[in-house]
Amino acid sequence: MTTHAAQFINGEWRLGEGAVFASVNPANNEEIWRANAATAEQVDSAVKAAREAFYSWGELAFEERLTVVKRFAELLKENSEALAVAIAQETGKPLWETRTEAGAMVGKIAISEKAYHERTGVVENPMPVGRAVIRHKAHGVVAVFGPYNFPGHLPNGHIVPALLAGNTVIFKPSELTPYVAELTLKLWEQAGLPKGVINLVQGEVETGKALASHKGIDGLFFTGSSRTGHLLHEQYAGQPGKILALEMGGNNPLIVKDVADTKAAVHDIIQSAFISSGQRCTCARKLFLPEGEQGDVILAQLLKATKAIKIGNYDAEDQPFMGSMISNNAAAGMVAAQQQLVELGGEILLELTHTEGTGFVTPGIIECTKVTDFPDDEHFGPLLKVFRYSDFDAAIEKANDTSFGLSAGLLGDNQADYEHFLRRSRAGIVNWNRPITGASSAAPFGGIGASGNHRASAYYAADYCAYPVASVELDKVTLPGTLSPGLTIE
Ligand SMILES: NC(=O)c1ccc[n+]([C@@H]2O[C@H](COP(=O)([O-])OP(=O)(O)OC[C@H]3O[C@@H](n4cnc5c(N)ncnc54)[C@H](O)[C@@H]3O)[C@@H](O)[C@H]2O)c1
Ligand SMILES: O=CCC[C@H](NC(=O)CCC(=O)O)C(=O)O
Repeated sequence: MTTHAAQFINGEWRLGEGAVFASVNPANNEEIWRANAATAEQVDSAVKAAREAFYSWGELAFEERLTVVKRFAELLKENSEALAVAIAQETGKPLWETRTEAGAMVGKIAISEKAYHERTGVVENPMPVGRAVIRHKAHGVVAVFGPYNFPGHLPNGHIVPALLAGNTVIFKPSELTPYVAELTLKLWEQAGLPKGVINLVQGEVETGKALASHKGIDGLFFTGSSRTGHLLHEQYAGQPGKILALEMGGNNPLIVKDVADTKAAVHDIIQSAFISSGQRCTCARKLFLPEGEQGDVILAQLLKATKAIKIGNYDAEDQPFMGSMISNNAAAGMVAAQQQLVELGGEILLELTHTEGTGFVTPGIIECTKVTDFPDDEHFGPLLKVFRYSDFDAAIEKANDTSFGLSAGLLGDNQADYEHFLRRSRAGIVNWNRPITGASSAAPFGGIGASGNHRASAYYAADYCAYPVASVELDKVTLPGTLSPGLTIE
C-alpha cells in the first residue's frame, strides 16, 4: 500500500513529512492504511491554523455552529455503515457492536446541544441595580487525543461539544486507528466546517508529544490509558491557565450478593467483563462472589457460558460476541498478565488462550482469592479475576482497594445492600443490577483516583469545553440613588 495525504491542516489534506506508519486488521494482519506521520512542524501549522480560525468560529452565533454540526450528524447517519465497517476492520470488534458505536456518534450531537444549554447556558438574575449575567466562553484552541478502543465515539465525545462551544480543534487519534479518524474528518470536511476549525494530525507517540507540548494550545482533552494521562498531567504541572480533561482506565469491581436469577447475574457479568473483548475502560476486572452454594452455582454457570462465547471475524454472518483484540501485542500482553497472576498464586479456572500472530484470544477467568500481592494494574482485555468473600463489607473494602475509581457494580436483589454499596463504593459510575459497561451519554462519565482528574466527560463535557464569565450589567452608566457614605458627586 502506498502512502497518502493523511494530515488535514487548515482545510487541506497534506502528506505527512514524518516516518511512515500503517494500520492493520488485527484479525488477519491485512494492511488497511499507510501514511507518513505529521512532524512537529506540521503540528505547529495545525495549531496556527486553529488559532487563526478561532475568532471567526467562536464569534458565530451558536445556531450557526449548530447548523454545521447537525450537517455532520446527517452525514454520519448516511455513512454509518461504512464507518461501522471501518471501525470493525481496524479494531477487530464485531459489526453488531461497531454499528452501535456509529449510532452513538450520531446521538452525541443532540445530547451535546442539550448539555451546552443546560450546563453552559446564559443565566440572568436581577440585582438591586442592573443584573448579574452568567455566560460561558470557549477556551480557544484545544487538542483532542483519542484511544483505539472506541476510535469514533470517544474522540467525538470531546470534539462535538468543543466545536459547539466555539473552540477550534486539533485531533490526534490513536496510531492504531488512523483510518477511522480519516473517514470521520472527511465527514467534517463535507459538513462545511470553515478551514482550520478542525485539524487532524496523525502519527505515533512523537506526533502526540509535539501536540501535547505545543505552547499554542489552550487545553487538552484526553481519553486513553492512565499511564499516558499521568504523563500529560505531569507535563501540565505549573500551567494552571490550561484546561486538561483526562479520561483514563479502571480496575473495576463487580460484587454479587443474594440474587434470585443466577442466569441473569451471569449475563450481566459477561456483558461487564467480556464485551469488546474486555477492551472497555468500564469493563469488570474483579468479580466478588459469595462463598457457599450461591457463589458456586454462579461460578459454574459463568464458566459454562464463558466457554461458549462465540469469537470470530467482525463480518461473520453468524455474528460473534467477541472479535479480535486490537493487536497481537495486546493479546500477548493478556497471556503475560495471566501468567503473572498464576505466579502470584492465582488459579486458572478458564484459560485465556491466544491465537499467535493475531489479536484473537479466548476469555479467561482466574481465581485470585489467595493472591496476596494483587497488582493494581488495568489488564485491558478479557481476563476476569474472581474473589470469594464471606463478609459484604470486607468485599466492598477490597473492591475499593485500587488506585483507580472508574466503574463499580452490585448484582443483588436487596435494595438496602445497594444503598450501602452506593454509599461506600469509590467510583464515578456505580450501577445496580445492570452491567457496568454501556454507560449513558446523557450522564456524566468519568472516574476518580487514577481514572480521571475530575473533569467528567459525556454529558458534562460541556463543562470543560468553556469557562464561565460573570458580568454585572446596566444599560447606561447611572448614578446610584444613594451614594456610599462619605461620597459627594456634583
Ligand atoms: N475513561 C475513559 O473514558 C476511557 C475510554 C476509553 C479508553 N480508556 C482507556 O484507554 C486505554 C486504551 O487506549 P490506548 O491504549 O489507545 O491509550 P494510550 O494512552 O496508549 O493512547 C491514547 C492517545 O495518547 C497518545 N499518546 C500516547 N503516549 C503519548 C505521549 N507520551 N504524549 C502524547 N500523546 C501520547 C496516543 O497516540 C493516543 O492518541 C485503556 O487504558 C482504557 O481504559 C479510557
Ligand atoms: O472504554 C471506555 C468507554 C466505555 C463506554 N462509555 C461510554 O460510552 C461513555 C458515554 C459517552 O462517552 O458518551 C461504556 O461504558 O461502555
